Amino acid sequence: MELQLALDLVDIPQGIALVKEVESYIDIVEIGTPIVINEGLHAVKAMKEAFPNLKVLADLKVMDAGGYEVLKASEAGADIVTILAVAEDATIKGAVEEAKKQGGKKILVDMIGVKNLEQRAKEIDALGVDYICVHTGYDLQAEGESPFEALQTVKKVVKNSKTAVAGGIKLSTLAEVVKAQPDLVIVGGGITSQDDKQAVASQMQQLIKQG
Ligand SMILES: O=C(CO)[C@H](O)[C@H](O)COP(=O)(O)O
Repeated sequence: MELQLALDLVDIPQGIALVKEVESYIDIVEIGTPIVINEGLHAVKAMKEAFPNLKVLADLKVMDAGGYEVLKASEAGADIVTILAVAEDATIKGAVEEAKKQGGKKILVDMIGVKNLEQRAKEIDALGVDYICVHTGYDLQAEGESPFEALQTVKKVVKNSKTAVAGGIKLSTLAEVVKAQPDLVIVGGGITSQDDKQAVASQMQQLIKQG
């Protein structure tokens, strides 16, 4: 099980400063969608240059032109690129093909907004993606939703891809997440909004390693 730090509401220097605090406790650093919108793929490049030993995920949430977007993110240094599960299968297949061409880049499919989770997870699992991620976005977190039940649903049907989970995960809820045995746990505010980020990230890493 791996831990991914999601950076969303920071700029590039703030992001780099934040990762410096917790880099020994995380496996992957995510350049979140708001950063990509604000700063472009330069943010991915800057993060990879600053932390060449960390994997960098570009949360592009690609919806079309899968191959092209994966090519551009790979050129910027991304190791993992996100595609939306609600995209056409052709888009997801294009992304997977390009990721392979780029020498072992990975595709994470984000299930955000999918209504028939079980059916779509089965279909996506057959497309050769690396990760299938259940995700409760900010707007549904604000309505009290969490991704824990969705993780169990997806875990039951996914046979090939790794599973990931994101959406409001905190130190206090991590044990419940770990019990469900995802391959990747994605945490944003649960670390970035804490006063002692290092202490929280360290405890999270411990729980994940024990799991
Ligand atoms: O992709 C995202 C929002 O669309 C976030 O990066 C993801 O939800 C993790 O952040 P948090 O733990 O704060 O919910």
